[in-house]
Amino acid sequence: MAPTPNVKEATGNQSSWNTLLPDFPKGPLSKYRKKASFNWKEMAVFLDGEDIIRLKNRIFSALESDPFFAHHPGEELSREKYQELTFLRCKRLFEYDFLTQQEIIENPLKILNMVICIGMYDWSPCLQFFLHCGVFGGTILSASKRFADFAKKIYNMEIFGCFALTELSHGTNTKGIRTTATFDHNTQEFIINSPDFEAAKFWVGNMGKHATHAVVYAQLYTPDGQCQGLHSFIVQIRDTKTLLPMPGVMVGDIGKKIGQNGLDNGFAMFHNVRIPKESILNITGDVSPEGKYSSSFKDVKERFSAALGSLSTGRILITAVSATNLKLALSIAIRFSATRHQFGPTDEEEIPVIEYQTQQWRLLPYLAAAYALDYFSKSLFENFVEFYAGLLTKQRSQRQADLGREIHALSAASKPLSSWTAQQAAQECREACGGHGYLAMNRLGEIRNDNDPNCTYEGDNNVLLQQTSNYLMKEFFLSLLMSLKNPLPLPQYFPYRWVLCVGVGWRVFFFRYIVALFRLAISYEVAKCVSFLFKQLKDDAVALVDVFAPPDFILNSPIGKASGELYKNMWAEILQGNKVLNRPSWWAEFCINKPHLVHFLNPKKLRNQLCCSRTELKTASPTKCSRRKNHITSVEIYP
Ligand SMILES: CC(C)(COP(=O)(O)OP(=O)(O)OC[C@H]1O[C@@H](n2cnc3c(N)ncnc32)[C@H](O)[C@@H]1OP(=O)(O)O)[C@@H](O)C(=O)NCCC(=O)NCCSC(=O)/C=C/CCCCCCCCCCCCC(=O)O
Ligand SMILES: Cc1cc2nc3c(=O)[nH]c(=O)nc-3n(C[C@H](O)[C@H](O)[C@H](O)COP(=O)(O)OP(=O)(O)OC[C@H]3O[C@@H](n4cnc5c(N)ncnc54)[C@H](O)[C@@H]3O)c2cc1C
Repeated sequence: MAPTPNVKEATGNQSSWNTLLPDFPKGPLSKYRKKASFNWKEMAVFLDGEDIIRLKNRIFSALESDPFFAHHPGEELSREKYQELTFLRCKRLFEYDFLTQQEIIENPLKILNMVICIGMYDWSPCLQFFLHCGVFGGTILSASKRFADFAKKIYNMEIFGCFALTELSHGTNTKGIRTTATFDHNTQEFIINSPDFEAAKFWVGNMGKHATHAVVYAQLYTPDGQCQGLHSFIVQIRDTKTLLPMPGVMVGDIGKKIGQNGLDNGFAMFHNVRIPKESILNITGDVSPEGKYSSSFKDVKERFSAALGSLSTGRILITAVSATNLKLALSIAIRFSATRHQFGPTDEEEIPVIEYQTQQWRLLPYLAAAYALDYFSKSLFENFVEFYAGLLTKQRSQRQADLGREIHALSAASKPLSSWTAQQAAQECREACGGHGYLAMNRLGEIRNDNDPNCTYEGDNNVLLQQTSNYLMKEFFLSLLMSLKNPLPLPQYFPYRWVLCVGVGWRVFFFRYIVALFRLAISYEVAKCVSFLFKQLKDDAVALVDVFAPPDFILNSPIGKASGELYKNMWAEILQGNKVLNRPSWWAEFCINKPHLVHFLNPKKLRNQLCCSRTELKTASPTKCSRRKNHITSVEIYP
């Protein structure tokens, strides 16, 4: 049993908290901050530790003081401009070099917190940077020592990468991937080919405009015509000096998405593109110069699972990415709810909407989920780090294999849970802020739209959950087999279930009836307890959000600002809008060029006048009728 951490030891002293975490400005939120039953700074230091908080502060202040990351309220960027700005920001992240390899080795949670901090600002530059360094770079560098010289090119941006598994016609079903890699032993090359446009690589982040290299998943064919299954290859897709496509490669941008539009998702088709034999990421197997396939995985399924192993990394990160969106949305909605006064016990006095039970029931369960998912995602990440260390050191123990399967099963459930929770919460927070939640400047729409693909990429949530149930079924039947060898006494827990198993018809019905009542009584009692609990929790809600809310610059939501000056913050932002008080440039279309209106007549008379009455329409010559009709610019023809 892990020793209960000593809060005092874990959190240092008051003075260290104050240097790390400055006080919030006085304002409408101070009332709730004073009511809190704990010290938010102590909680923040207890959860993250001083080291991580220092890293967060370093990242947040670097972005806030960098003109490349400045916000331009009221400015509508074109997608092309947003993509350019995203890339320039991504480049700045290389220049900041926030973390050294040594720091990551000493505390791997720092890399997770770096993803979170930059993502809180904007997921587009965050994902662009980490798709290159983490997903593309991580996949290559963990394959084998053969690619060690890639490290420098990856981290100094000599090359820029993407991860190309999905095709236009196949995504979740990776066995259906149709890109081929055929080994030509005469030239010691692989020939990468897309059989048709349905096999075009599609949705690939960074591929739309910037990637010069891709990790491409393809079915490997040896000279004897045998398909050896899904393997990954490094393929250069653009010239690093000109960004023009390489010969045989057709590459482009898939177009505007619902969110994350700073990121360039692209497509690529390969027309018999030849790559050196050494370009295969020999994670699961390799080909000899004579074209003979070899693999350390004898079992085809094991080989397939190893080929997809790197996907678990993304799923574990997405669990934290989604939990981050949950925190962002709640930071805005809880602070809004604590300062938005609407109705009250008397006409003179209105109260904050967080005082209403419905507002508490809508938001506080998600606040609890934010803490639970934050803790879970970090502990799952630490389990993954142990597994990844085993991967890098080519561990082949049973424990390593079991850990890999368990990490897959867990991440295949944690990503759906976290991303769906964040998606539902973003909508609930949007509604809990009323109309102001629908104002783009308050960012809840962006958070909802940018969180949305977390439910799909790195594997569709619904299908991934089937992976977890497969795993649990196998484990359950395995343990059942074990228990049948040495039967245990019948379970003493849930006695009604046990009796139910041996019950007969009427007894089963009777018990179900009692159970239903029992459950109703329980849920009534629970509801009362939860309401009581929320009554306590609502006074802590602002402080609980203060623990994880980023600085105002990063949160970038007037109604979510730490001061709680709801209306001043919104009004200031509105007046910064582009030409907000100007008359429309097309004012003359309104004031001078009025529409050519046919005089408004009595509808009955009008109908008689028009040649297009029903009977005449059938007989009247089209020209005559349409000529008459053309003069009618904006009068409705009554049915
Ligand atoms: C799982 C599938 C659906 C397989 O289905 P199926 O064909 O039915 O096969 P099965 O029989 O079920 O499986 C065969 C066995 O293989 C096992 N298995 C499967 N997958 C794995 C796995 N990943 N790990 C381990 N084992 C696995 C399975 O359990 C079976 O074994 P057993 O018989 O049960 O013993 C599969 O088809 C699938 O995975 N489909 C989904 C495809 C997918 O995920 N595509 C993703 C494409 S990439 C993408 O979407 C990218 C998105 C970009 C955004 C990502 C943002 C997150 C990154 C954040 C930043 C990262 C920072 C990194 C930090 C750093 O490192 O620097
Ligand atoms: C923003 C974004 C970025 C992406 N970035 C990348 C990237 O960088 N690299 C990359 O390779 N890919 C990327 N993808 C692609 C992503 O990985 C796929 O979209 C994802 O794997 C789902 O596959 P699909 O889109 O083909 O959907 P499908 O697999 O076609 O699923 C469509 C629907 O069918 C249902 N379905 C499918 N199979 C089953 C089943 N067996 N049982 C029940 N229901 C089923 C699914 O639940 C889903 O609702 C990205 C996608 C998005 C949206």
